[in-house]
Order: sequence, then structure tokens, then C-alpha cells
Amino acid sequence: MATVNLLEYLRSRTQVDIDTYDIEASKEIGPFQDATGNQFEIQAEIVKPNRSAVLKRSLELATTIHPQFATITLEELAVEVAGIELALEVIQTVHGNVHVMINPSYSYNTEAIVANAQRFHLICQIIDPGFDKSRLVTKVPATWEGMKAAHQLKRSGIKTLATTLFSMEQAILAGEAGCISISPFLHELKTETYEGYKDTNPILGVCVQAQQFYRQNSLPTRLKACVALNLDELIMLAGVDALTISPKFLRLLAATERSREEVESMSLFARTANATEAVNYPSYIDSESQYRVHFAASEGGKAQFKTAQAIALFCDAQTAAELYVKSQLEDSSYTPINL
Ligand SMILES: O=C(CO)[C@@H](O)[C@H](O)[C@H](O)[C@H](O)COP(=O)(O)O
Repeated sequence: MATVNLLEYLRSRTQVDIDTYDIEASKEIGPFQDATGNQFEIQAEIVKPNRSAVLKRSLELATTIHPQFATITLEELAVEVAGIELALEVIQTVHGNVHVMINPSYSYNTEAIVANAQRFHLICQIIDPGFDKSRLVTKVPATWEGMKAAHQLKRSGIKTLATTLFSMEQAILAGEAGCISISPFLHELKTETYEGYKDTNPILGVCVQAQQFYRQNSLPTRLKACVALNLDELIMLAGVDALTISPKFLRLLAATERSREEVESMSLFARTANATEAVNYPSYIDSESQYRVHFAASEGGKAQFKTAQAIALFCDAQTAAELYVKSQLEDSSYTPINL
């Protein structure tokens, strides 16, 4: 029986990206095409003793440039700077792009999301004027307001990824808005943050449908599925454009051999390879009311609930990161640096 290493097998079918700003993990298991992080990752990295230099740099820079960005608090700016600092570090271990998520508390505010994405680019420019900003992708929640912001940002050349995405309706809107990619969350984010919590309606099928929709409509948007809960789900998604995988699962994949025949038979994409019949979907980009009605009913009402839940959890992580930064700012004095 021919066996195959699961990480090698996945890499032969799908782009494999790493879901962390932990540069050591990325170096150890890489190389990867893209890297991604989020508010949980920022929070986890800035408290690590071996990341004290990143935190110090972020606090000093935020203190220095705050007058330029005075519409937001110093701690919010410091978390943004830390996110960009971490992204610029981890990008050295990947070939392609790095992703940074906007402050999730702006998820329902188009103007604030646009300003946040523009700020990321300005901060990037300040930290490393030579950095190729086309490699920075801003992660925007897949809300109506978020996708309106993504549409505007595309016109100004800022790349976006639609995150916290749980339905075909959001996938269609993100494609029409010009997001370069989407991150379907296979399971509710709460499954990652609350031990024992289960999502009874994982959305592996939405990944297959969305990828077919983009291909059939010649939309360049690519999928980057995330929040898989076991190896079988990852194997079932072999053939999706990309998978965003945590270091824990990357290590497990790298350490596991399975029968080639068995894993090949599991791919949902292989099964639908010949299903070329086009399905008609409505256009949403100019139809807010229709979008909202369809999204509210999507997946039996669960997609809307899951999106709101994920945003709320990311907001908690944002608040925790800001509180930590605030405590650090209070504990030591950070003097402005010369730029
Ligand atoms: O946001 C994206 C992709 O857009 C991902 O980083 C996504 O948030 C993560 O897969 C989830 O937060 C789960 O992360 P983890 O607990 O597996 O590290």
C-alpha cells in the first residue's frame, strides 16, 4: 500500500499558508507561501518575553507618531504598530503575502475600516520605506460595511481579504467587492476559544461552491480556508486554492503518513471536478437590502450568527491587547524616537 506524507500531499494540491505571527514556528515548518495573523496572535506574541524587543519598538514608535494619528488612542495605535511589526517579521519567512486584520470593533463602519487600512500602509511606510506594500493584505470582516470598504480600498490599490466568512452570500459579495481572497471559517471561531464547544454545521461545502462560483464567473478571488478542527477536514479540502493552517496542525500533518488511495478518495474537490454546470447566484454589490435578507437566512440563519460571534471574539482579543499595551505604557516611559 503506497503511503503519503500528509503535508506533502496537501502541498501538492493546495497552497499551504501558516496561521501565526510566531516567526520561530514559521521558520521551523516552512517555507510557506503566505502568513496570516489576527488579534489573538498579536496578543499572544506581544506578551512573550522573547518578543519584548518588538513590543518596545512598537510602543516607542506609537508614542512618536501618535500626533499624526490622533483620531485613535495611543494604545490602539500601539496594537496596530505591533501588528505591522509582527507581520514585517514573519514575512521574511514566506514567499508571498502577509495578512493583518483591521481593528474588529470597526466591523460595521465602512469609513473607519478604510481609514484603518490606509493607516496600516502609512505605518508600514514609516517602519520600512523599502517594503513592497503590495505584499500586505488587509483582513476585513465579511460584513456589508466591510465589503463596501474593500470595494473602495481596491480602487486605491489596497489589497483585502474577507475574513469571518461563513456563507455563499458573503463569498459572492467579497468577490464582487474585489477582495483578492476570502477566508471561509470551517467552524465557528468559538470552537477554538472555548474547549468542548462544537459547531454542528461546518461549511466545507461552501468552500467547494465558492471556488466553483469564482472560476465560473472568472473572478480572481481565491479561497484560503481556515479553522479546520482535524486532519480529515484538511485532507477533504485538498484542491481548495489555499489552506491557512495553525502550527499545531502543520506539525501533525508533517508527522503523519496515510494511504495515498484513501486520502485521494477523501477530497471534496476531486469529486466535484467534473461538475461544471453553472449555478446562478444573484449579484449583491449594488443591492444592500437583498443581500441582508439573503444573508440573514443563509445556512438556516447560522451564518449571520457565526459572523457576529467571531467579530465579538476578535473584539475581546483586541481589547485584551490594548489593555496589555496600556499597562506597559503606564509601567515605563517611552520617549519619542527620531524617525
Ligand atoms: O482570520 C483568519 C483568516 O482570515 C485566521 O487567522 C483565523 O482567525 C484563525 O484561523 C482562527 O482565529 C483560529 O486560529 P488558531 O486558534 O487556529 O490559531
